[in-house]
Amino acid sequence: MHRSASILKSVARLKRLSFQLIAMAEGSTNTNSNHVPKEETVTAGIIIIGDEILKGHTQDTNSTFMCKKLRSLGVKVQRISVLPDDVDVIASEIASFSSRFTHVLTSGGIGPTHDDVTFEAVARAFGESVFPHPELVSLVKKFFGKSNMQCPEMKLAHIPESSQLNYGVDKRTGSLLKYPLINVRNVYIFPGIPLLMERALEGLDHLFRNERTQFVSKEIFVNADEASIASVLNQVNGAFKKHVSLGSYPDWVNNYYRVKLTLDSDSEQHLLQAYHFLMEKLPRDITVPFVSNPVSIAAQEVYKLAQTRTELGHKVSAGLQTIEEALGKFKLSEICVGFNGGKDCTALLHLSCAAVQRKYPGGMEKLQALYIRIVSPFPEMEQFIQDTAKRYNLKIFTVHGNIRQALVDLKGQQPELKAVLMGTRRTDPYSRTLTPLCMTDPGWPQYMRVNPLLVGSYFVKCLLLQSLPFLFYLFIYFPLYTSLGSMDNTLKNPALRYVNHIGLECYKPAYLLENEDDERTSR
Ligand SMILES: Cc1cc2nc3c(=O)[nH]c(=O)nc-3n(C[C@H](O)[C@H](O)[C@H](O)COP(=O)(O)OP(=O)(O)OC[C@H]3O[C@@H](n4cnc5c(N)ncnc54)[C@H](O)[C@@H]3O)c2cc1C
Ligand SMILES: NC(=O)C1=CN([C@@H]2O[C@H](COP(=O)(O)OP(=O)(O)OC[C@H]3O[C@@H](n4cnc5c(N)ncnc54)[C@H](O)[C@@H]3O)[C@@H](O)[C@H]2O)C=CC1
Ligand SMILES: [Co+2]
Ligand SMILES: [K+]
Ligand SMILES: [Mg+2]
Repeated sequence: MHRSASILKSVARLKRLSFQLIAMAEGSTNTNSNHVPKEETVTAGIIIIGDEILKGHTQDTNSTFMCKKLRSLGVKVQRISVLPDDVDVIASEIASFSSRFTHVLTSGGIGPTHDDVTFEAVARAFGESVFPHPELVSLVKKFFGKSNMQCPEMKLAHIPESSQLNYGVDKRTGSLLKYPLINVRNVYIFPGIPLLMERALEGLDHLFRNERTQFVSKEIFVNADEASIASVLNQVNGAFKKHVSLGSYPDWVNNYYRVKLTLDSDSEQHLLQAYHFLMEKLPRDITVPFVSNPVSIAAQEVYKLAQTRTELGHKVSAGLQTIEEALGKFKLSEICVGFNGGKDCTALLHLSCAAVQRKYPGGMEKLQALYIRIVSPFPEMEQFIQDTAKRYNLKIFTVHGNIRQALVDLKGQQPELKAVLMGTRRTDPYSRTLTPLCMTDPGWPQYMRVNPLLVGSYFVKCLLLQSLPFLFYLFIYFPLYTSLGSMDNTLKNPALRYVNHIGLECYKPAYLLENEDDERTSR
């Protein structure tokens, strides 16, 4: 069969698979009891305070965090307001928000300097004054060692008269947080420092949790212009807007899809109805399989793929068996994934993550990775390695220099390591005689090399990559490179060049390379 035809066929299969998986419930889903009539909706308004945000010096990340968190708690955020450090402006917005929304969350302006005026503004909004709260006075004494009531630190202890103090729980340790979150009526006054704000909101999420509402979402990715699907979207919106909100978000730099459609509801039943209606109306061949957070469902997805009676299924299954064999022979602390950010080892990482999730459920065990840092790596590639390490919660060992010397150093630094999972393929240089599990060659530091992808041909990994859509980050920066070396020896691959629908020069994702022989033409 012709390669691209077979890829398309398998993509269609994957599509069907992924759509069952895309249904990302934000929280558990209760089909019957979770539909709340509008008047019972629990709402929130967010007030972001700080000159630095209006000047563009600081990017507001706090409202994004708050919105996500509140939504997961069943709270509907209806407004975000960004204000300067001005007492009157803040006071009037607080008074207005407080009467319109169930909860008001403010961020910033509670530090010791002249521009921190939030407590004063909240007091003014409710016709109160600030006073030195004894409990906070003693906390300030304890933390800063200052008891002079005029010292800057003591400003933190001056809060509105009707303030309440809420001590959250540190979710990582289970102990109470040392500094309280202050609220006045329905206004919760958070610090601006993202770390402090996030910790306080996480630790006090019970203050906001609305058990009656669970929001559910679905995403659909489309490879077509927005305009060409506008009439379909109108129909869906017309039929379902009462219960389901439909969004359409074009992305001009993504090489993989052009529009992300979102469906959101507080009723899973309505969400599914709208979803099926939409899928029926959309032309079949324009939707793209895409999962936003593939890591959390790696095991489920990969093992499902392994069970399909396709060439891809058989190869994934064989790869998993090799990984499982290694996991049987070695402790997790003795194994690492050789990871240089390339597509092969990223596909391998995903398979390994699936096998580890399966063998060690609960997500407490960290998968280890080895990154041998060559001379002049691509900065974007290093960024990708960091992002991936975070995404997969990896413990990464970085060693420098040429591979053989780096492995010698590794022996000294991490004596417990015994095996390295590698993304090597049969067609790689010097790899024709490799077996799935084989020791390094004589003269090399002794490690068990585990090669789960030997069996895979190029297109197998391409398909795996298609089930790893976040990798398109990689393809956005490296669409041109199908084979990665350092900046000095890797060039654009002309076989992938094209001019896109708005006239920009683009490079197709590497997985679309038609001819496997072209793979190394860029080196
Ligand atoms: C752990 C290990 C053991 C090796 N043992 C031998 C040996 O016994 N005999 C021998 O001749 N050669 C050995 N090599 C070298 C290997 O055969 C390749 O020459 C080298 O990996 C580059 O291969 P490639 O050009 O095909 O690149 P790739 O296709 O990028 O490399 C194949 C796989 O090697 C791993 N890898 C490659 N580069 C890195 C890196 N910078 N950091 C972390 N992992 C990386 C990845 O898992 C990757 O998928 C070893 C390499 C490694 C990483
Ligand atoms: N230990 C604790 O829990 C608490 C400590 N404090 C103290 O208060 C001071 C900080 O008070 P803040 O109200 O945080 O002061 P602030 O308003 O001056 O903000 C502090 C920092 O957070 C950034 N920031 C503000 N809003 C942001 C947003 N929306 N998104 C991303 N970043 C944002 C700012 O740019 C600034 O760098 C510190 O001195 C701290 O020690 C205050 C309250 C609690
Ligand atoms: Co053919
Ligand atoms: K400040
Ligand atoms: Mg400030």
